[in-house]
Amino acid sequence: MALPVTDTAPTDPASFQYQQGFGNHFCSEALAGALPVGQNTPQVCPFGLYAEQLSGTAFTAPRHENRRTWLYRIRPSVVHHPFQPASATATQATAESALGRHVCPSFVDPPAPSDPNAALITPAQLRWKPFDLPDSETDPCDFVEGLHTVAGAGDPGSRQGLAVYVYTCNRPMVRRAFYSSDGDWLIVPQQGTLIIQTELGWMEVQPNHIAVVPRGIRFRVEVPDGPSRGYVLEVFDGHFQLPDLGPIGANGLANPRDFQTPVAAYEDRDEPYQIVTKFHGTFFTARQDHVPFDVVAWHGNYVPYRYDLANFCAVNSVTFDHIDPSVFTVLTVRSAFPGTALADFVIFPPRFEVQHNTFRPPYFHRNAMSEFMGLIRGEYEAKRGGFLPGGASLHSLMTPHGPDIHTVTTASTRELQPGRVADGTQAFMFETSMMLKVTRWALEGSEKLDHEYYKAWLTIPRAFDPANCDARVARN
Ligand SMILES: O=C(O)Cc1cc(O)ccc1O
Ligand SMILES: [Fe+2]
Repeated sequence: MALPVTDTAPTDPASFQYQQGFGNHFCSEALAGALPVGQNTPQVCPFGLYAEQLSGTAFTAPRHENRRTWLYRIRPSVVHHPFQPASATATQATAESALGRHVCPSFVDPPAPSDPNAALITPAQLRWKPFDLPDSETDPCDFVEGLHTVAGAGDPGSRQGLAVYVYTCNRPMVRRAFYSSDGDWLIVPQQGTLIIQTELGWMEVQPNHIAVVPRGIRFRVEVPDGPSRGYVLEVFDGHFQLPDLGPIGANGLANPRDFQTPVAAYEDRDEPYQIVTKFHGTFFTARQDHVPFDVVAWHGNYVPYRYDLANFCAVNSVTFDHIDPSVFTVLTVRSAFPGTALADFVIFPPRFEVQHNTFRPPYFHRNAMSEFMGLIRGEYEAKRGGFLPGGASLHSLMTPHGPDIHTVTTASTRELQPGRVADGTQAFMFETSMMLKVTRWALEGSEKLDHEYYKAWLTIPRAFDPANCDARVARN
C-alpha cells in the first residue's frame, strides 16, 4: 500500500489508516518503492534503508504459528548506547522519573518482606475500587511511569505465565519508547483514548477498543484526553489468537476482518530518545540519538493491532440455561494443553437475553481457572454496586464466587421476558489456567482493596424447604 511520503507523525487520528484482518501477511510502505521487491535482504535496500527482521516465534516454528516482520528503517535498532538498569539513568538527557513504580519482577521468587512490589498469595475473593487517576499538577506520569502490577503467575525467564497491570497516567511519553522483552501486551483502555505510535505505524485506541502490541515492538503512548486509566494483560509466551469456533461455524464472535493493523509512518529526526524495556520484569533504559520510529516500510505477520469490542458478534443460548462465558472469548493464548488457555480475553457485551425458565445471571461456581475482571463502563450483570468502572476483581482458581445477593434475589423472582442485558456496559475477564499471585501494592499500597467484598454474598439466605418442591422444571 503506497501512502504519501511522511517524515512527520500524522497528528490527526482521523487520518490514521489501518489494514483489516487477523494474522495476515501485511505489506506497508510510507514511501513508494521502499519495500524490496521479491526478496527480504537485497545487498542495498531501496533509498538506503536497512533491513531488520523482528521475530515473534522461533525461526523454525511451524508455518501456521510462525510470525515475523521485516522492517526497512533509517537506522537498525541496534544503534544505541548501552542498556542500564532504570535506576541508574538519572543523568540521561530525557526527563528522569520512576519507571514502573509498582512493577513486580517475579511471581516465582519468595516475597521479600520489604519489597512493596512483592507478589503474595491468597485464595480470598478480591475486589478493588477504581484505581486512582494521578493528579496532573502534582503527579505528572506517563503510560510507562504509571504502570502497576496487580497480579501474575510464572516468570518471563522461563517463558511461562502472565502478568496483569493497571495503568494510570496523565501525560504523553515524550522522547521515550517502550517495548516489553517479556511478552505480548493486550491493552484495555477504560478511561481516555490512547494514541499509540508503534514502529509499524499509529493506532487510536478508545475505551471499548483494545490493542495488542506484541513482544519487542517499540511503542509510545499519548493521552489526549488527560488522565487515563486501563488494564494490561501480558503473556510470557505464545501469542493472542482467535478461538476456534467449532460447531458455531465459520463466522461469529470476533471476526478476523474487524482487526486493524496500522500502516507504515516514519519520523526522520535526530534527537535524544530513551528506549525503555521491561526485561525479566525489570526496567532497563538505553539512550539513542535518533527517533526509533524510523521504519519507512515493512511486511510481515508480526504486527500490532486494535479491535473495537462493539464488533463482537455474540452467540448464546436461545432456549434455556446460562452458557459458560467461553462463548464470549475474543482472543486466546493457548497453553500446551488442548482446550486449556494460558489466558483468554473474554467480554460480557450488551446483548439480547431470551432464556426460558433460567436463572439468567452468571451462576455460582468454582472454576479450574483464575478470573481477573475489569469494568470499562456500566454495571456488571452479576453485581450491583461495588464493582465499578476502573476497578477490578479477582476470583482465583477454586475460590467460590457468583452473583451477589441483590442479583440472586431479583433474578430468581423476575418475570422472564426476552430483553436486553448489559446495555451501556462493558465488563471483561482475563481468565487463566495459572494460579495468580497478587502484589503487595494491589493488596495494600493502592488502598483500593474492598475489605467488605465478602458481604456481597454473606447474607444470601437459605431457601431450602423439604416440604415444598417448587422447582420450575417444566421447560415448555
Ligand atoms: O465470575 C464471573 O462473573 C464471570 C463469569 C460469568 C459467567 O457468565 C459465567 C461464569 C463466570 O465465571
Ligand atoms: Fe466466575
